[in-house]
Amino acid sequence: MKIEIVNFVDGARGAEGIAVVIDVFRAFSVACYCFSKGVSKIYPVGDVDDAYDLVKNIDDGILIGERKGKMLPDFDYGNSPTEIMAANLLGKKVVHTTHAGTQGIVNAVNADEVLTGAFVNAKATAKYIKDRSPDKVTLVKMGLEAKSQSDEDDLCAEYFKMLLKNQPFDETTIVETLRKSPYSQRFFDPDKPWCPSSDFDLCLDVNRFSFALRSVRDETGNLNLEKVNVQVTIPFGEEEKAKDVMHQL
Ligand SMILES: O=C(O)[C@H](CS(=O)(=O)O)OP(=O)(O)O
Repeated sequence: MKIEIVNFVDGARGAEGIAVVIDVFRAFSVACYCFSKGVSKIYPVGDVDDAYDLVKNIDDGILIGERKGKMLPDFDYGNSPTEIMAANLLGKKVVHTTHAGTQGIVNAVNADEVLTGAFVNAKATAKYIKDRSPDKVTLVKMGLEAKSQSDEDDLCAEYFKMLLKNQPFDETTIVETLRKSPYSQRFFDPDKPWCPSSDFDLCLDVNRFSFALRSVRDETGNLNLEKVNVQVTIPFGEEEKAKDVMHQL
């Protein structure tokens, strides 16, 4: 399996094989939390006006997302897993637009298959990929505003690479490494209430979920994320403990 690591929207456009579009803070962590709260669909959208248009035509549709980290006007929720955890989303269909993450999904037009990438479901996503034995995997780091590198997406890409190559990676260092990163400081800044510290914790609850999120086109031609459950066994110290499925519901 050839693994290539690329960046931003241009990287997404050129991604081949199975593309994993990585956005830890916060788009694809949010997407996982939405499914864990029972949403039936997530439509990743690039353009804000397209999001406003799309939601009008969807029964039980809601808007989630941000620009510059802040919730957009008339949106139901910001791009915040903390908000998602407190919301009743059962059966809702989410139209999701973000500065970085969703731009990668909509632009990965040359890949055979497109998956989301985040720490919260990394092992499940890697297992899903390995089960398919693809010739090529492209890890697309969306970074900050899809314009510049960010430590959390770099580290997540490295983690995916190790998982895909069956090489060791010390997951216990992830949270403390990223706590010190300049890219995480917005979560500890009292002047940025739209980025609560609980978002940092929720986005770094490594391997909380045992499902992958795959981008597919529905009958109307719109891209949407589909949840694929994956049988993952997660080592805890010397024990092998299957993830508690109820944890995700
Ligand atoms: O909402 C977020 O945390 C980010 C903001 S930015 O693009 O990194 O400035 O959006 P996301 O698309 O989830 O990275």
